[in-house]
Amino acid sequence: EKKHTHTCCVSMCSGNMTLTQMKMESTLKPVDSLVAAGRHDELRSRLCSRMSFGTAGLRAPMGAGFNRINDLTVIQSTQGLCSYLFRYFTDFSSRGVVIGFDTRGQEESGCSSERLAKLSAAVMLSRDVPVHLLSTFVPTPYVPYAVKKLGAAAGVMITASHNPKEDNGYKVYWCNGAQIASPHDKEILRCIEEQLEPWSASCWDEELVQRCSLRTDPLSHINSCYMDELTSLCFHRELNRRCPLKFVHSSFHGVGHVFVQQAFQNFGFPPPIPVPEQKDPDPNFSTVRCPNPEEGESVLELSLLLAQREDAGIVMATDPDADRLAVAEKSEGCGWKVFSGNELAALLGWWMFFNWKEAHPDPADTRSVYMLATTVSSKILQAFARIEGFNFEETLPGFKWIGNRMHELAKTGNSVIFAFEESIGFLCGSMVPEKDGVSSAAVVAEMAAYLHSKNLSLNQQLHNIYQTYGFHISKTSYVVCKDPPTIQRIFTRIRNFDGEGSYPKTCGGIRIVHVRDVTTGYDSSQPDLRSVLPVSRSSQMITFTLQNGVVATLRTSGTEPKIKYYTEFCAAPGESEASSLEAELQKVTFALVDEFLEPERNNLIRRSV
Ligand SMILES: O=P([O-])(O)O[C@H]1O[C@H](COP(=O)(O)O)[C@@H](O)[C@H](O)[C@H]1O
Ligand SMILES: [Mg+2]
Repeated sequence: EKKHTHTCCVSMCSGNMTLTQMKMESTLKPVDSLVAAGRHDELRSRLCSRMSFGTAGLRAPMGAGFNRINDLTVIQSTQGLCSYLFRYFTDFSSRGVVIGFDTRGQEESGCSSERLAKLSAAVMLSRDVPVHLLSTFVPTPYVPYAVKKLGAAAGVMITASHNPKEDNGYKVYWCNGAQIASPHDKEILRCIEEQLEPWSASCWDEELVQRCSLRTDPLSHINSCYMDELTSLCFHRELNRRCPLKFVHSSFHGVGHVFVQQAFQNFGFPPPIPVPEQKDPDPNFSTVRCPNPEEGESVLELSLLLAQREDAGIVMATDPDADRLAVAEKSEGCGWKVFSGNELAALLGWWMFFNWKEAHPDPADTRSVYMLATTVSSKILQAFARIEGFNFEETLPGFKWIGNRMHELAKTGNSVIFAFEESIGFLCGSMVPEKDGVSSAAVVAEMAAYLHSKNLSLNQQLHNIYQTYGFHISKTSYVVCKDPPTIQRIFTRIRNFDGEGSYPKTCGGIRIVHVRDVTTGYDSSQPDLRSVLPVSRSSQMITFTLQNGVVATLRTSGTEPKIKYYTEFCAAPGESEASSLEAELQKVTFALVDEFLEPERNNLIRRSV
């Protein structure tokens, strides 16, 4: 534990009141009370490790501790980032950085995304680095978009997206607009640890951004460029204008409202009907059980009720930082069909290829076209690619992998026309190498309008897609586990299930034919037994391929204390009935959780529906 006691802590204990100590008064108090109460486990979890870059940046509860998001850890992170960028870019002091923030805030700790963004800006400005600080909350994809547009060296977005209201986060974008991946993430962490003491009083000066001439506000420029460029994804404006469909949109108390309204108008639609209770920022996310639209019907209640009252056929919800999108459609009978991320991706993948093909009828052109998805997402795009002749690739979970791969592909003259994650993260086109809920909302609206003009619903078209490319039935869910040693024990047991070093041989009585363990780099299906995807030691991920064709993955979340599971059954075109696949998949999914995670024995909390 001594190892982690860094300089700030030492200076705090030295008896002289340092600036850090004065500034950290609010976080010292909770630590003192934990000491007084003898809460050693809590102290250990807060003080004895630092946050690291997970699936989507640094993410943790706001509050006291080096393993938490607070003024000090954000200043330290920005110092580390700043030093790394100075080392990496000779022209860093002219390129500068972009900084954006969402609408989060916490009264007890005085922590808000806006304040943390201003402190990050202050750190950069204190070293004479130009800062493009977006002056109001923005959708996350605006930061990487601005990084590329302005030629900045990097970008920072202060957001915890869909996490509980107690959390906040720090996403870092590289000059190519993709979130940082290895080795930048590890190098930045090393730089953070090298200089933990805040550089100067300026780093604590939230007001510096008002006074410093090196600070600019690119908001209106970036917004108008983004909205102009968005029209490159609009293929049927006239049809949109005449569309009789009505749309409801929820911003989930986050940033999305004005941006989605504008995007719809750019596509020729009237603005969608907003859910009034959820359209303005609310850091308490007062009307939702959990601010994640991925949770489906249970969190879309207000949107569905409003749609019912307004007779709107389609409901859309952007997550609080508007980089992801949920969609529901009124069913022909009664009730609503809430699309899973995989289902929506089947529709969007079809739609993007359909429009691309209209503009590029020469089959030879298809060879340089790519679609990407993460490995825990549906393989439906692979089925498309096989039949239509374009390319499909998969990456590790997290859009940072997709974004960086897009950049590589662009360098060799290829273009990615669609990419997605099962967790309702979609990117249509390649305006920005990040998932984007705002552009996806406008594209889904246009697809729905087009299908409507052909007397088809989204759901009917999904069925058509399955008929052509094969049924792809999938399930995605999770259990909550806040105890890292339990998670470790669970995965160690799986790795030694049938004796030392031997993975399970069956799941639900069905033979497991292949195992891929990305954490260790093992893949029994490869001739050299090595996983093609990069080894990812900092998280757990094991995939089983079963004899009946089901592929099942268990993995730890990199943004929340969860173990996630993903299962899919892919049938060949024309093969089998959807209902029999569904039953088989259900059986395997139950067994996967019960046999390998043992929820009761390990006190795992099952997802509440
Ligand atoms: O919790 P994990 O690691 O599974 O990560 C989850 O959230 C990430 C970040 O999403 P956002 O940027 O909206 O926070 C997604 O990339 C990932 O697919 C999803 O599973
Ligand atoms: Mg998000």
